[in-house]
Amino acid sequence: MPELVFFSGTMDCGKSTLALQIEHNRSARGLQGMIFTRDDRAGEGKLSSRLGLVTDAVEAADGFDFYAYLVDRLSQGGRCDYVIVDEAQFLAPEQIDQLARVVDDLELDVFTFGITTDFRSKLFPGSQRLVELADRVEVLQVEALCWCGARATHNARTVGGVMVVEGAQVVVGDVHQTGGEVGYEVLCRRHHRRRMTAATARAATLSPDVLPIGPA
Ligand SMILES: Nc1ncnc2c1ncn2[C@@H]1O[C@H](COP(=O)(O)OP(=O)(O)O)[C@@H](O)[C@H]1O
Ligand SMILES: Cc1cn([C@H]2C[C@H](O)[C@@H](COP(=O)(O)O)O2)c(=O)[nH]c1=O
Repeated sequence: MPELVFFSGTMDCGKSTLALQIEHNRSARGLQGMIFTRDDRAGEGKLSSRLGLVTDAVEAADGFDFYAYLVDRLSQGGRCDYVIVDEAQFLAPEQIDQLARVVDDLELDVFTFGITTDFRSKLFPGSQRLVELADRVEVLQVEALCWCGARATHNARTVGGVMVVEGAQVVVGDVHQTGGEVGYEVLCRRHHRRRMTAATARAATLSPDVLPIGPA
């Protein structure tokens, strides 16, 4: 039975790498997939992994209709054996419904990849719809780690290393940013709640305020 699968996790846990591996293994066996993405850091129409691999993809912008696109392709004699969708958190809920219809009516496997929650630990609308509709939600096995060594479960947005909690839900960016730019850092829940990033934890350790105060 074809399936709608949501591979989810924090930023930087290997989702795009897995998408490229699934594509590689299937195309090596003669299957032909369609790859879609939305707002990848590498630019429009790209699916990229931090391991350096990148492939072309169809950009699924606002209003893009997955079901209509695939019906059109197939009815013109084009081939499609499976579908890969990266950065699925950025899709509208209606687009996730279209992907479910691709599975049910066109009988194609659809593999989606994305982060579940945003920098305020709220569900992205696309991810919420995937959790509601997917046949399977798979949490990636490679653990991204918080600076404290615990499993990272949350995404923090940072400016100059300091966690921010105000701003637009969507701001394309990367982890390990230096300087004053907007960046991201993955944290465990405890440190996300305390807004404690690697930089602020380091600063707190160095601060004289936290040194033990004893008799002179
Ligand atoms: N230089 C490196 N050597 C080995 N693994 C790396 C290196 N750089 C990144 N990675 C791996 O790639 C993962 C990020 O992969 P990527 O597919 O870009 O993540 P995601 O799509 O989930 O944001 C990291 O968690 C790490 O495991
Ligand atoms: C937490 C969070 C992330 N984003 C953006 C930042 C990146 O461009 C992508 C995630 O990509 P990755 O391949 O999983 O690293 O999402 C955002 O726009 N808003 C957020 O709150």
